[in-house]
Amino acid sequence: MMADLKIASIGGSTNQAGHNLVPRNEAMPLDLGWVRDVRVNLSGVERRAATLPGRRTVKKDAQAAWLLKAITCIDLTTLSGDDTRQRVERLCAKAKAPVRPDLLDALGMADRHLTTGAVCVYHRFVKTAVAALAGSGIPVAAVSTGFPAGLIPHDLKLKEIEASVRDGAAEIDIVITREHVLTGNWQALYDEMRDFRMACGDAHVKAILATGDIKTLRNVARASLVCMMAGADFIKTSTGKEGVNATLPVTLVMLRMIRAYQERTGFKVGYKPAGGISAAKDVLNYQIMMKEELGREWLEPHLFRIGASSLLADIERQLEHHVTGRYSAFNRHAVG
Ligand SMILES: O=C[C@H](O)COP(=O)(O)O
Repeated sequence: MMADLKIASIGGSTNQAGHNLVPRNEAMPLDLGWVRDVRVNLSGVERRAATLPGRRTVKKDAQAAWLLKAITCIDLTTLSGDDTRQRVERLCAKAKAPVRPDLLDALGMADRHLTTGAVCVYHRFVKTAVAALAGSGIPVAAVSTGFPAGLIPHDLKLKEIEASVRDGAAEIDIVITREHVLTGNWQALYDEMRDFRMACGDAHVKAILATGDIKTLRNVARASLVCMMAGADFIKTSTGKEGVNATLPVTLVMLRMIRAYQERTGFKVGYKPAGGISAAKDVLNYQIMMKEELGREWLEPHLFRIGASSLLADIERQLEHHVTGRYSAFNRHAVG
């Protein structure tokens, strides 16, 4: 049973992205020996991921606190070809007020300034989001480098990052070149990630591995390590556009690499599962795994984000159930 999150601890200053709470990952030279030595015990990973939901649960009373904490970690996302300024503005309004006031009131959260962790959009909408979120403390994250496939020329990727930073993005979600992983060209992956990190400047960079594209958990582990060696502030599973997106086995492998990297370098790297996470019960499993593998600090938005476009609606429904004992229809909790 996991129960040590209290509603009293949610919101306020811990609710902001809090990037300056931990020193940035300062990177290290590419250590090819370490990369090649990485092994993954496939059956061990699958067993541990499969049994986690049964072994660990959050007590009913504590669930509301865990779900409120999850909201503070959501990168509230819209990444559709038909996005418009109006949709992004609606999303930003939701990020600033993610839960209905009557529910917040009933939960004793009315004055806590609860917000999502960030809003995540394409470059075209960075300025719109920055303007809509002004004064809220909520950072704007821009997907970049030819998201989602990452197959545009390298110099255009750097220009896209620079343009989003100029427009006010405080976080840049880059996609790696999957071919570098599939061909074992770790030097090329390291070099591109170094360039991305440099182009970001003070903006924090999340490295999207597109784990559904890179075939094996060993590749996931090695790509995680190389991106961290090259200075990624976060490692992120997916764009949401691959055939398979965030999963618990992939999460376990990435968290173990974050732990190994911290043990070797002292730097704390964040984790962002993304794609297909739309149910409150699923997010609890990710939170439990974060806490078990990396400890309590990794439940906070400076080290944990959840990339999701529709999760918030289900969390709000669960909170309503917690308060009233009834479920309402999804359309009463529309996002965007
Ligand atoms: O990074 C975020 C993902 O693109 C969102 O995916 P989703 O629409 O499946 O929640």
